[in-house]
Amino acid sequence: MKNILIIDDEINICTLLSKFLGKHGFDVDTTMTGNAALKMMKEKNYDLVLCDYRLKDTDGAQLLQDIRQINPSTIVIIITGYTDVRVAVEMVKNGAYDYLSKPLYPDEILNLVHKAFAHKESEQERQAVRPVESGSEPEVRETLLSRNQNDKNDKYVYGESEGAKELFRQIRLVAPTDYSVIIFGETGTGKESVAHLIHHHSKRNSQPFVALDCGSLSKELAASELFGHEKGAFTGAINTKIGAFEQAQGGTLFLDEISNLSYDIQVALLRVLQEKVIRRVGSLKEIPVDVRIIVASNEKLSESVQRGKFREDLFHRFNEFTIYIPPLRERREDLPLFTTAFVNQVEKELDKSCGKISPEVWECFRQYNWPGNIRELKNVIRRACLLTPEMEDITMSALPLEMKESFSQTPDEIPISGELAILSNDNDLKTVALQAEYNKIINVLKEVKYNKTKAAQVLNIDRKTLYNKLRLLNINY
Ligand SMILES: Nc1ncnc2c1ncn2[C@@H]1O[C@H](COP(=O)(O)OP(=O)(O)OP(=O)(O)O)[C@@H](O)[C@H]1O
Repeated sequence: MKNILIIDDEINICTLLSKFLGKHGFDVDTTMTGNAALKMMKEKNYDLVLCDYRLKDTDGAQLLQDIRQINPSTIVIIITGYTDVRVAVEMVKNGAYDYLSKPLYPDEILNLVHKAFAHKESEQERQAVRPVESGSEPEVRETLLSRNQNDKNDKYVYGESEGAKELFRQIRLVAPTDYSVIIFGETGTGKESVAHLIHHHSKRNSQPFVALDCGSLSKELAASELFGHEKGAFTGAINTKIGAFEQAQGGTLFLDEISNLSYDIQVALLRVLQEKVIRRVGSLKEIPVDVRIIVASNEKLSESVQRGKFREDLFHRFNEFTIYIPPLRERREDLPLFTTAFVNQVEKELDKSCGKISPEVWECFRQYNWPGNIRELKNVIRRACLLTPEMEDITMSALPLEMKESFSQTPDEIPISGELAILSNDNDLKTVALQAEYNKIINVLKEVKYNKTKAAQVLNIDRKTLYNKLRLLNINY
């Protein structure tokens, strides 16, 4: 049974999520503070942590760092309020698996939890530590190859904007060569997808494509992940491990968030690129490697060089060709194409027919800034299709709060956030009562144009009780 730890300073969120996930076969513990969570994690091994970004004694960013130190393999999903999405995107870059924005919906949570476990299993297959015996390497490569092919079930959407056309002109130009490539673009713009595409259109396409996220590698782990290690090379090296270079032998190695590599590792990497041989940690034996390198960064590497964060000689090694992927807000003409493709994808995934996108939602999409770019659009569509009944049009009510809020509003449409929107499908009596209370308060607030004194009068409670209930039910406006 998988273990989940929920960290949220709202007791009712802890209770209700714990019941909901418990019903779906998970072993769930809860806690309301970051300190208690860390203590629990030292005593018990959690497969997944669902963590509210804002806690009384710490914040999600610090907690993520601490969790990764205690157990780097624990999956972390961050829960954010609607104002924290940029922070959440930042945290995904720092190793959180994904984020959920409030209000939370049970099916969305369950979907993401299952997806996270499935993803971890496929990662484990890839990174399986195998003792090296003669003849075992082709087997490793084969596993990688099939995994990468499976990963590409999602269709790549090319786009029609000028930016998209230029991007594909460049991909077509560089793919058949053996040049190293730097891909530069904001988070979620599709850097890894472009790297896949380059590999797919190269002469190495029958060999492995291996992706390594340097952003989430600690200094200690980086050398072993890149170059592998010998059994006994350091405490915890129980078996020999084949690193990313050897895994990618003959194919393409994609190094994401390259500017995060420490200076020492940059030096080692430069040597490997010059000499085309690697040495596993703890071994003196040189192993020849033939690998095409594609690196990605969401900051300009030339600027990292100027700031002294990235070695200039290594930058020039990589900089045989640079591709820039424009952010979604600079290629809004592509929104319809992406949206339609993602709706089709989700229809297949959920085996459900979605209705049309309402004109208001289209307008909202056009106005929105898309800080998480294509990844964010894909998540928004996933969530909207999940929340909207079969064949019904997708309306503003299915969009996350931060999007609704950023969309031009009339004074009557002050957004209200509150997690209890999740609970409508729970039959538990207490939950039903809480949900009814929540709905009543929201309706009265709307009727009295969000005047709390009037709302308290209509509800026949004093203002203090109303404030307590707003806090308890996490209704913010
Ligand atoms: N052109 C595209 N067509 C279809 N899906 C895309 C496209 N570009 C990106 N995606 C999807 O968007 C999500 C994010 O893409 P990807 O991981 O390639 O972005 P990234 O820039 O590498 O992200 P990060 O900066 O976080 O590393 C993925 O689910 C990917 O499948």
